[in-house]
Amino acid sequence: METSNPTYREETQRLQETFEEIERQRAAIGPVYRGQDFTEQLLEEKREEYRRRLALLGNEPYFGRIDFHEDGKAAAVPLYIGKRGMDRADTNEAYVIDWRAPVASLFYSFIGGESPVEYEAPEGTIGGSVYLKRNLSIRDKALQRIVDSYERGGDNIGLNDEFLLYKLGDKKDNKLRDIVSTIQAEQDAIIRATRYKALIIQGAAGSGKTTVALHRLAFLLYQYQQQMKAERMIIFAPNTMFLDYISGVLPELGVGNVEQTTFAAWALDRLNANVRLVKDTAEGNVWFSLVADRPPIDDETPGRFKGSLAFKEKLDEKLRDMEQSFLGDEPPAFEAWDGKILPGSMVREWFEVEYRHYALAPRRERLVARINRWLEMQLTAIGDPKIRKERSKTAKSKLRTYANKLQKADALELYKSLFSAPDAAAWMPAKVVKETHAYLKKGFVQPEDLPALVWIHVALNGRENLSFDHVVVDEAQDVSPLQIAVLNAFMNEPSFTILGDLAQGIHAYRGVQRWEELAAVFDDEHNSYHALQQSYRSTLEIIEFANRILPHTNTGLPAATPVFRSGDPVEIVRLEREEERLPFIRGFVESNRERGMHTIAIIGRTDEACEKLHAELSAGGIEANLISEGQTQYRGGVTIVPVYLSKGLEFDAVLVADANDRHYSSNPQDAKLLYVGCTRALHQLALYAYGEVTPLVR
Ligand SMILES: Nc1ncnc2c1ncn2[C@@H]1O[C@H](COP(=O)(O)OP(=O)(O)OP(=O)(O)O)[C@@H](O)[C@H]1O
Repeated sequence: METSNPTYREETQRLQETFEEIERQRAAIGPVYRGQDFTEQLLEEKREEYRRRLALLGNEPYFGRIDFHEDGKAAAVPLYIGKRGMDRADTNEAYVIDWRAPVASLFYSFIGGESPVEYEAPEGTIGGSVYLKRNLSIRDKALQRIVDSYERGGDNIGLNDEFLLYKLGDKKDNKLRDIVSTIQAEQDAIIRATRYKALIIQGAAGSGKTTVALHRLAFLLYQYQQQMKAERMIIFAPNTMFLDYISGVLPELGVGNVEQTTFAAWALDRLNANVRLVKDTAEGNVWFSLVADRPPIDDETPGRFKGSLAFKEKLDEKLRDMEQSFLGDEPPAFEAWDGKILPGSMVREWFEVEYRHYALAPRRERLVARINRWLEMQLTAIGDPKIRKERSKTAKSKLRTYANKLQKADALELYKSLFSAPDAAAWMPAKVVKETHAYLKKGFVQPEDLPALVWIHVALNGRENLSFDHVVVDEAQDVSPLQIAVLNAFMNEPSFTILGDLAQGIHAYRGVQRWEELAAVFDDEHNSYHALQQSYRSTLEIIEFANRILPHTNTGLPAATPVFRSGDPVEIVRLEREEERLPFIRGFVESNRERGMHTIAIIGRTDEACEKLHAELSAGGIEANLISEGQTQYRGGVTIVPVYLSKGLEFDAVLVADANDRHYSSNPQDAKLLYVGCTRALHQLALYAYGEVTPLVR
């Protein structure tokens, strides 16, 4: 950087002053308190939080500056925007502004021009004019780069993207990163959307959906500090490896304690692991293997039926029936001993009137406890201790029998009974009944049974003190409306970020085909739909290539728009003989390593294909991590991954293996898989095929 440049000198001085201010504040906090005084210990927690904040600021205090002349004020003032905020200790004025603060929204929403601008503050709308928008890159306490994307009166042509392109050109490691310095206006609108909404975001591959959702959590926690707590927020993602991949973003944004899990793990927790989950569903096998004729997907496809709101309505009906008939037409009287009878009408009164506000399972428990209390009272009235003891023994045993005869309020029991009932096929498609019943009989449930089971469990047991302030559902094209309804049952008002891409809907046999299916869970006032078209991950060439596959997915989605970041053309290579494969892959890996690519993936079509490839590469001396279902960590480096598990991840360079017409035929499911595979690449993409190249890219 040109050190004699006045801008550079000005910013270096400001940076120096900032570091000095941080140091002053750090010193003023004083040493760590290690004594026993409780009040001091509480204060120490706050001081520790302050120290952490200053430490974070000390690395990179800010990344942007916007000079804003607020209406009614004398002049424009420079506002420095950082990951965390800091006031000057002597004057209390904002010295670094937290990126989530209202005024910082100007930095993201301003896209140039001399027109007046405004932002929403707690005290109302604030108007004014922008004079300068500047990006600052600080590393190791030094200024690396200054890019002015707007200067009032300047020519400002094409500057807007320069800093973004600089950031996008970076090579990636094994973790997703925060994007606070380059959040785009359309992303910012989602991040700052009001909290009581179910935001449904359809975003092209690489449009930043996952990243935006995580930033939105950080924003909500800042904006609604009094009402929303990280411990009551939860992120659902498709698998544990993906969770590991995204696990760095929230801590970088200073957010801890947000639960990040898969729906299956969470659901099993709710059900107290009372159920065994089948590992591979028959349908899953059909969808990911090389099957020429796949069954059509419709509303009767088992996964889709069992995740539908129509199924939920039926479950509600069955639950109502269960409640109404719980005690039978005539609740039996409880006879403690000869002549000492608790009449059935009393049992009914307690159950139907006194405890009616409880969910069925606790209600049943309360009823039994109440009868027990009644029994104790009768026993206390017996004067002779010997008789009392005898009667107590027999009456308690009778009470146990009485309680055992009451219906069980258990989710799995009820669920099983639905599929074994004689009328099952009258309200469910026959194949749903047959398949589900067969699994249940063997003691298993399928992943698509979990939403229904939790729904029933909540109806029977209530929320059990669990409630969410905000829920993020990633890869939402693969979830069902019932799943969303279940999560909504744990909220007082819907507050969701639901994001996905229908073109990547490779679990369409249990996911949604249209976003309206998920929107139907909420009323109009809580629904809010957003589309992200711009794709940031890949080069122009890769995005244009992937856009050619998109029409084959039959989703009707528009092509993704690239940012203007150009790279090498996408390579499609036809191999004539199998022996050519290893040298070709070796060449791909080595040349990309030489170009500085950190993460390189070879994406195979099936698990078996990847295992074979892995063995072959190992024998040929090429070290690679093989990713399989159930993997908990993504390590980076060279990876071999089946295409269906690559969803959500990204790599500097990608080689799609076996891109021929047998592995990727022209049907929509294969098109979605290939689209997922190709859109994982940031900088380099190649495909190889024996025989005919897949018609999806011809
Ligand atoms: N505004 C931005 N500035 C810089 N990088 C960005 C921006 N938005 C997205 N990215 C980068 O683009 C890549 C894709 O982001 P992300 O994984 O969140 O997208 P996605 O929409 O969830 O993708 P997919 O659906 O393909 O999994 C990431 O490397 C992310 O850092």
